[in-house]
Amino acid sequence: MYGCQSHMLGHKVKVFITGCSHRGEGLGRLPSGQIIFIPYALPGEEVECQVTEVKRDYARGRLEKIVAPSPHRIEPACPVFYTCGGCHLQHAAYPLQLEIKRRQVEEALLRLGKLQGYTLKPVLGMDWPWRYRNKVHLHVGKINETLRLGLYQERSHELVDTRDCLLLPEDMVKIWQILEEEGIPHIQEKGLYGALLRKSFSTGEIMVGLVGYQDLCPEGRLFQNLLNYGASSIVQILPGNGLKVLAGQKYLWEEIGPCRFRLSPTSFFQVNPRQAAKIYEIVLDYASLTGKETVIDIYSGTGTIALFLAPRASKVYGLEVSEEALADARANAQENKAKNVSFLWGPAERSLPRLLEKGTKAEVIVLDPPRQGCHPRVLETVARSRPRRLIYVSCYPATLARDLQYLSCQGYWIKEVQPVDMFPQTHHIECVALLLPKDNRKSK
Ligand SMILES: C[S@@+](CC[C@H](N)C(=O)[O-])C[C@H]1O[C@@H](n2cnc3c(N)ncnc32)[C@H](O)[C@@H]1O
Repeated sequence: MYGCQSHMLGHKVKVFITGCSHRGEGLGRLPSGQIIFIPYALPGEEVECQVTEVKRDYARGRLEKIVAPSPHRIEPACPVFYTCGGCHLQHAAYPLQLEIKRRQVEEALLRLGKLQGYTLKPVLGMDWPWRYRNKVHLHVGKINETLRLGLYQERSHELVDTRDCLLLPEDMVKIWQILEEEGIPHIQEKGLYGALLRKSFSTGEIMVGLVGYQDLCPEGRLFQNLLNYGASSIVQILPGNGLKVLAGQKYLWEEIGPCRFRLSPTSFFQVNPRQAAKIYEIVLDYASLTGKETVIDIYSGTGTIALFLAPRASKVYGLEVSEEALADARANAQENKAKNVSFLWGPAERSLPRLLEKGTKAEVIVLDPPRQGCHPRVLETVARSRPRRLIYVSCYPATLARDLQYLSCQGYWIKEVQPVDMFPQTHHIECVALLLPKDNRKSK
């Protein structure tokens, strides 16, 4: 449509930024009309960039100069923001980040799902959008020939030259620093090649998972210092998911709302527990339970949503494929004295049809799939079973749009979408959507 623009490669051009891509890059047009993505440019800005890549449908540029800055541009708080790649939006004031994410959801639903006519609520942000993560993977690598333990740059196996991350609580950063200072001999002698830190925000406990093949002995300065500086437990994670407790407990406990959840070192748990609490409250509100309903929580993980809904439902089923998450979910049901919840193992595309064939009828179904969205058989089976309320929790607007479009063709209308900022400073966004049967539309 725009002809071959490869002659633009290497050229400097002025571009007016009209929006943002789903990866948080500024989006504008070359003089030919072709779309160009420019990382770190903001909507409303005029910038000068060098064209670094030209494809048939789009080009990419490197920001060289901001000719007219956005009034919402700010100095990034993190000194390694431009090299790390873990955050994408620190240069935008937080209200602009929320607006960028709202538009991202709106565009995905319109462009990929052809969906309109629903209520899109403003993004629910955080009062203080920093140091919110409860989990981090640290990797062994070299910076300037020195062995280090740290974070990978985005989509690379190169380490970022930093000993802090503004998304991690300070006590987790302290543990990371001790691990780096004292752990290097273990890396060299014992083949340690990474660490996983996990924190419970309600108890303040931190679990240190050391990843390595050879036996690590829980003695010496490293272990003492980790325990002195706040690690509540140390486990060794053996490749293949084997686990050995070296000090303290094998699990952490996290409280969200009235529920307590057991966290295994490696099973899925939302990384921002403060915002997760908001998501679960929204799901509870959308479910509009009276105590008589049967609920199916598909992709139930450690059972968080199922257990949040259980006190207001007659019966709740959770469907989950990870055995570790399932074991946590069952322990969580016991811990929360939820006798009306059953967790079933298996891929949902098989366990859901099986459950419904046995005559189970659910008035409310919750879907919380991984990034790739729901399996087609799950969507078909859900639509055929005609729940009165369908709640879709999504961490990826593109697959949300695809799946909502399918459900909308199967007789559901999207009443409302509530985006929640689970990942401030990054381009990621979580959404909760409420769908109702179209035949009930007039009465709602
Ligand atoms: C986004 S997490 C949601 C977890 C949970 N609802 C929560 O809020 O913590 C998605 C979950 O789906 C599970 N999963 C992935 N594929 C699955 C499948 N085919 N069938 C059932 N569960 C699956 C993963 O193991 C993971 O626990």
